Amino acid sequence: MTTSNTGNHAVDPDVVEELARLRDSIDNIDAAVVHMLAERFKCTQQVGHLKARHQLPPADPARESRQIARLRTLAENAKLDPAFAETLLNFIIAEVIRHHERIAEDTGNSGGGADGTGNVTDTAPASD
Ligand SMILES: O=C(O)C(=O)C[C@]1(C(=O)O)C=C[C@@H](O)C=C1
Repeated sequence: MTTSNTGNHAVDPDVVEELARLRDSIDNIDAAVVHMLAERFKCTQQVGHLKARHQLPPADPARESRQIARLRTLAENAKLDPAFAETLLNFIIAEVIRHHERIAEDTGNSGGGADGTGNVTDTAPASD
């Protein structure tokens, strides 16, 4: 459903047109973000299976630190708030780790410590 949010006054048609043009671009960008995220999750699903097969921990904090440092620099160069970029990446990675943990559970490998890093001693499952 479309709703108009113009209040009670008539809006200049040029403004309506410019708003529509900008919203078209926003819709395209949102679609690209969704498609890129879907591709990223396809990759991370494969990483999750690889890690589960080889008893690797779901999370890799050292890798995450490198990703965050890199993304913050990219964000700064792109004039995007680096703190926002970091929060977004952490949000995505938290979801990936949840998927990895689920895959490990389903594969019969709980993958190490409760924080998913494998830093806590845990008994490795006897898979073979
Ligand atoms: O690179 C990995 O090891 C992954 O599991 C992928 C990924 C990511 O989403 O980028 C997720 C979890 C890890 O802690 C680090 C990175």
